[in-house]
Amino acid sequence: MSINKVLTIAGSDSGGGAGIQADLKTFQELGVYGMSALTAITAQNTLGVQGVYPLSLEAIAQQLDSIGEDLQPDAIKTGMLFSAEIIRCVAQKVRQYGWRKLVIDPVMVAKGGAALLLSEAVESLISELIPLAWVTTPNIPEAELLTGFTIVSLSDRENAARVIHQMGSRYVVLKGGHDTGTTEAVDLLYDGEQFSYLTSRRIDTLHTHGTGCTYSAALAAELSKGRTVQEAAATAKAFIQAAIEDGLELGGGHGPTNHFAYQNRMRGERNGAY
Ligand SMILES: Nc1ncnc2c1ncn2[C@@H]1O[C@H](COP(=O)(O)OP(=O)(O)O)[C@@H](O)[C@H]1O
Ligand SMILES: Cc1ncc(COP(=O)(O)OP(=O)(O)O)c(N)n1
Repeated sequence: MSINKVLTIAGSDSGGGAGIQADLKTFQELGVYGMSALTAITAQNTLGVQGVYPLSLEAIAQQLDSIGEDLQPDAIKTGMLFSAEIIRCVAQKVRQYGWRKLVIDPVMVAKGGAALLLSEAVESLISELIPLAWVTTPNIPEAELLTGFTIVSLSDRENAARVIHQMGSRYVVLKGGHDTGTTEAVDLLYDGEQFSYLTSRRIDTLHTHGTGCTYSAALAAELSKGRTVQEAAATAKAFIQAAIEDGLELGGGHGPTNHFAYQNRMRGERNGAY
């Protein structure tokens, strides 16, 4: 049996809604073989982030070597990278192993406000990793930090996507989850020439913890199957829409999304048994 393999290089969320836990659940649901290289451990739940413990560069490099020397991934995604040193280490391994289908989710701040990337590391993201990206998937605040723009209008978003493309990312998906006050959640996809828009009904809910991780994991899973970026972005959008709409309502704060929902719907079991 042949199966597509996807690697997540990201942090652990003990609460299971974001980070590698969200990534691996998404990979499984989309029928690909998931692998992980941990960059940091967070003590985290729906109320926030209580602790951040980055791993040593040696531990991170060794995990990447273990995978690179045996289980070549068909696509890779990065999530929480925390420091400039970790970004440099990951970029060096991406180059060493010739990993091309690289999705960069430039995770910076958790929804509760905790820093998941040191502010001085943003420059390394721009100079070391984004030039290696197949797709970069910032949310609006991340795009503002990467570009230095204030993003208000759609044309601000288009300009920011152009700048991130010029940094070296072949494609840019600028996600619209943070564009509150609208009835739609609009993601913008830029391929260096044209803009396209993926639009869905905005769901009024507190339970959006891990949406960005889940979205970028679904994108990487679909790219590993040989889908185009446009096709992969459409599936990722449908996956996250279902996951938010059929929320699990766990915890006392920003709860996780429902990683079962997309496949439940495919089987015609909307809101069915988990
Ligand atoms: N309330 C919502 N309703 C519908 N879609 C949403 C909502 N919030 C986020 N999304 C979608 O979830 C994905 C992640 O977006 P976003 O929340 O901007 O990322 P992040 O989690 O990195 O902050 C995007 O596809 C976005 O359109
Ligand atoms: C370990 C870890 N990685 C990433 C995030 C951020 O996840 P994201 O999908 O951006 O969702 P929010 O946390 O912003 O809801 C995280 N929290 N933890």
